[in-house]
Amino acid sequence: MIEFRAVHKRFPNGTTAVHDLTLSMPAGGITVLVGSSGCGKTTTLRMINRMVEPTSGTIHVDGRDVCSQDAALLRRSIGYVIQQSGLFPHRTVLDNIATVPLLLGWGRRRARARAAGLLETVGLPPDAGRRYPHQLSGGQQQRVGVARALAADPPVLLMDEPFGAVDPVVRTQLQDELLRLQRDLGKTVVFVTHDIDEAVRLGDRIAVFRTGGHLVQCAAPAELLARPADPFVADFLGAERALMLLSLIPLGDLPGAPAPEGGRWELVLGPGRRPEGWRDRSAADGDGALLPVRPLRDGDSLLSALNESVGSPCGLVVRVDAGGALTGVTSREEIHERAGSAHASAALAADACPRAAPLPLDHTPGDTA
Ligand SMILES: Nc1ncnc2c1ncn2[C@@H]1O[C@H](COP(=O)(O)OP(=O)(O)OP(=O)(O)O)[C@@H](O)[C@H]1O
Repeated sequence: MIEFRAVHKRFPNGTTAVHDLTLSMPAGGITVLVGSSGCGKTTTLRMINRMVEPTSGTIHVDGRDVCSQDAALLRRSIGYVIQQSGLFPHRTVLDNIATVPLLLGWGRRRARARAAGLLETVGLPPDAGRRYPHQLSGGQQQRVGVARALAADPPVLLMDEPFGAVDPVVRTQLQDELLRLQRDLGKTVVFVTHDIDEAVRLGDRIAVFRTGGHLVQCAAPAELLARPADPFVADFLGAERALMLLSLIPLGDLPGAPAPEGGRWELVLGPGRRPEGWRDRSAADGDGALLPVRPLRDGDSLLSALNESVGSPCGLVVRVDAGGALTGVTSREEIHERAGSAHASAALAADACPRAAPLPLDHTPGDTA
């Protein structure tokens, strides 16, 4: 969907923000751009909708060179979400969302109907439409920002640290919403973040940049974590790289076993076979207090399971179905064993998967787009 070929950006003050970037972003996927501050992520993103013009090289969106298109029309055909939501403070939420459809000449009634529908899509109540941006929380404003970017149903969505200014709980909710929207709408998303956890959670592919606008590696999250291209990428991924890989593996990959009976630890169940806690049968009165249990579902990650197994008094992780009823338990040993093999198998898969062939370059250095 989006192809950078030998793109270079040098600002008039002599700063090279992007250096010889060749990168392909597949349709319908989320490509995340990560790297430390000033490495050229935002500049790369903004060249896609021509808010920044490349110095040389070409960028194609859906087969068309962006530089051959009218910049204003191009921008209206590409959704754009930024960190502080960028909403117009004196317009209602509904009018904010309707901005691009109105610019495209949709007519007021149709644009507002579309905006009202999008409120629901992004998880806001209908009455939010009548409010002004300052009457919403930061997280709600970001949702409006996403709705506004989706209003004209663009195939491409550019998101520049959209969840950077909200607290971690809201951030996780917004990430979940984005993944849900992406499953439903299948947009091609380019997402900029500093946060490697966010990149691993959201990205189908992650492009790691280093200062000077150099792309160092672009790969699927598991491949990146298992096979960082060089020490810079390994350092950037951090000391918990191996654990992060476990966040990509669902607990459902491991079989469950029946809860133990007759041993020291008894799993106490409430109505509907809901786990309530572990009881220590060896306690002096034979009726020890319940130790809390945090049951997991098949869709939870192996990282969560490892965490629970470390905290569990008997080393067992308790598993439930979507309704919260007990389905079984999995032992710390099984989780450790699977965790140990996860890295090796991701590395093997990365080695078996042929690297993307470089784009054919019909560009010669120094060409100006
Ligand atoms: N308009 C501009 N004029 C001159 N230099 C600029 C301009 N915009 C960005 N730069 C410089 O280009 C480099 C890349 O900036 P860019 O904003 O793309 O980085 P970034 O990776 O998005 O950083 P951050 O994560 O801090 O937002 C930086 O050195 C920055 O100072």
